[in-house]
Amino acid sequence: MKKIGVLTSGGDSQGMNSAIRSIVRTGIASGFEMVGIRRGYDGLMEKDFTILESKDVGDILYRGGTFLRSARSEEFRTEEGQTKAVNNLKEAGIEYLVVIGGDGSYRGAAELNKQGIKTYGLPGTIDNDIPLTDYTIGFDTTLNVVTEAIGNLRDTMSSHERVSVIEVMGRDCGDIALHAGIASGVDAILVPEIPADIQKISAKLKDGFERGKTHSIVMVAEGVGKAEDIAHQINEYSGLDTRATVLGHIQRGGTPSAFDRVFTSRMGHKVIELVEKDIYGVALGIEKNEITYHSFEEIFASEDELNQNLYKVFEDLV
Ligand SMILES: Nc1ncnc2c1ncn2[C@@H]1O[C@H](COP(=O)(O)OP(=O)(O)O)[C@@H](O)[C@H]1O
Ligand SMILES: O=P(O)(O)OC[C@H]1O[C@](O)(COP(=O)(O)O)[C@@H](O)[C@@H]1O
Repeated sequence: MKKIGVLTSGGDSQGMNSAIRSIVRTGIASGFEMVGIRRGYDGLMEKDFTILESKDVGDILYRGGTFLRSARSEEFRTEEGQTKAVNNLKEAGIEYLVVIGGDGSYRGAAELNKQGIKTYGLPGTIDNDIPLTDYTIGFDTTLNVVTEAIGNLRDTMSSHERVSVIEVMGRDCGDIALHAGIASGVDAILVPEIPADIQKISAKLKDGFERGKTHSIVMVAEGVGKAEDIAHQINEYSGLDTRATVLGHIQRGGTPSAFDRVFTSRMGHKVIELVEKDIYGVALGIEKNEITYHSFEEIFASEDELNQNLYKVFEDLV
């Protein structure tokens, strides 16, 4: 029986469990033996392998995180680490490997592919920063978590007539800030892709309070800078009472949204179809509601750009 390995790597994201469940159950239904690899590339180097039966992926669909666990592995970045990983996979008879993770994880998968393991990438990151897919796994859930948290902040900010500066994840990508910012009706969105003028924003916020607003919310993607520093600058420029909140890892938790569950179930199904067709060295995505795939090289050669039209939508709303 041919063996397919599955691992989750990098920062976890809500929906990874749902993806694993779909890959495992579809794989078994198609006659493959499924092998779970724990703790990402670390587990690959330590032969932390476990056979997965259908029942082993029961009761995980609605859980955040990843039951296979995840890791960022320094050793795997080295040539020796990768050689060890390839040897371990070959020794275990694992011919195909599905890696659920972000850009770094894809780089690792592409290296393994070059060394004779047939690999597949699924876009597992809340940041939505993978090219050639409209959504990444967990992004939709994270938007809902952030939107709910902002609702709570708004209540207290309003009572105290304050400006709330909220830092969300996104080292290089402003997608969480932009989408959750629009969903929450915030007053300003600061993203790494677009330079911000804090003085101008402060003047606008002050003007809002003078017109009778009781609170304002400024959304900052972590790649722009620390919420605390930005809150301080706004206070200096405007004299308004400001508070900073860093949502942090709360954003990466919670039960996956229906969208993330359905989308990951579809991708899991598709990856087994690709294995059966012997198409490999590719990463999957969703484009215009179709599950698509592109070679790792094509993905690395593409840029993930901020949706400027959506930013314009926001600008016209404030
Ligand atoms: N250029 C690379 N070559 C090989 N492996 C890599 C490379 N970049 C990252 N990795 C591996 O992938 C893991 C996850 O990458 P990381 O960037 O931390 O998260 P993500 O996959 O979410 O972007 C790293 O810890 C490392 O083991
Ligand atoms: O859990 P950690 O290692 O603190 O990672 C935090 C990072 O995780 C992310 O949410 C996702 O990063 P990855 O795509 O690399 O997994 C980033 O926005 C954030 O900077």
